[in-house]
Amino acid sequence: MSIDERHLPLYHAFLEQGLESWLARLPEQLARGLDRQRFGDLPAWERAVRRLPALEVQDVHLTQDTVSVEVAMDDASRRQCDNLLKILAPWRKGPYRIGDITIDTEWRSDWKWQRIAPHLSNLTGRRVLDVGGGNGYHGWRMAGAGAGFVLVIDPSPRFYWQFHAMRHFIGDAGANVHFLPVGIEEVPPNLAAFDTVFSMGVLYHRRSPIDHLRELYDTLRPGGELVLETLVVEGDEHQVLVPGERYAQMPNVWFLPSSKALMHWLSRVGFDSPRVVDEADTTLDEQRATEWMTFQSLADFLDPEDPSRTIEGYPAPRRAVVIAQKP
Ligand SMILES: Nc1ncnc2c1ncn2[C@@H]1O[C@H](C[S@+](CC[C@H]([NH3+])C(=O)[O-])CC(=O)[O-])[C@@H](O)[C@H]1O
Repeated sequence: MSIDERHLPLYHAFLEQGLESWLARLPEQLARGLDRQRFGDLPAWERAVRRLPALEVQDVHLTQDTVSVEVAMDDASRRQCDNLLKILAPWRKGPYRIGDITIDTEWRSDWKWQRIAPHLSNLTGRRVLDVGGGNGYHGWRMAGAGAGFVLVIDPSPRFYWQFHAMRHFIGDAGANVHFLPVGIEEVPPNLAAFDTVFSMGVLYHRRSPIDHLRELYDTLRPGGELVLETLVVEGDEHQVLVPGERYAQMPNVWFLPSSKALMHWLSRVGFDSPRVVDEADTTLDEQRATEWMTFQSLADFLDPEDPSRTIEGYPAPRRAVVIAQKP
């Protein structure tokens, strides 16, 4: 299989990071992850990103709540950027700002970062994996917090192109952040390579949650840190909700443990000292429809008579963050 030269920075980074066992799989993984036959809209997203104008960037902010790029734009470039970025909609994870274009995304992903960041081991120089990292919003924030190498993996090709739209403007300031359009199942076994691994908003989508935890364990080097964020229910260590076909309208939700059950699972898998650093109900201000995500959002998925319940009658979304170490 030939190597597409636009992916060269990714290959270089894998070499530099000593990820040789993964490197050999990249051409095939990229080809499959970006297969035009499988994803009909993909050529339009790719064209949109390729047509983004080259503008003079004055500054990039990866440490602020809104990942932003200071850039001077005349009216014509502004309209062009706005139209091209809208081709990539819905924008779910953010917020972002390019010049005076604010991408007000469905999620205030910055709020999740605020809940997590104070509890992390210092990310400076660390090699980080963000599993199911969406369009890379948290990946940029990890780089802003000093990470040496950030790899975001997410099987969504739309998110791949949203990531590259931002990368177009962020440029060298984000040169150590990379995106691979694959799921966790594509990560080579027993990698033991990453200092910190994030899995946020992914566990409840997995049919085998314990296997997911084990896969995450295998990606970490000994002494590495796992940051796990997922939907939970209230209750003791024996409480787990397995919803019916839909939970808050999502069709692919499997296991919602209590945070105590989750810590038990982590210990069983071999993690040391799991601890819950945050647990909170998801508010309607954190996940909502915007100009950049015009479909239904959380407010439509809760019982209008009783917002503490989903429309299916389950407890409304509540999320916990658990941090644990690999011995
Ligand atoms: N097999 C898989 N492997 C990896 N990722 C997957 C897989 N299947 C789906 N995904 C991806 O997991 C992400 C889950 S969203 C969390 C985003 C971010 N982390 C956030 O915390 O805001 C969940 C939410 O918003 O509820 C999506 O981007 C999927 O494409």
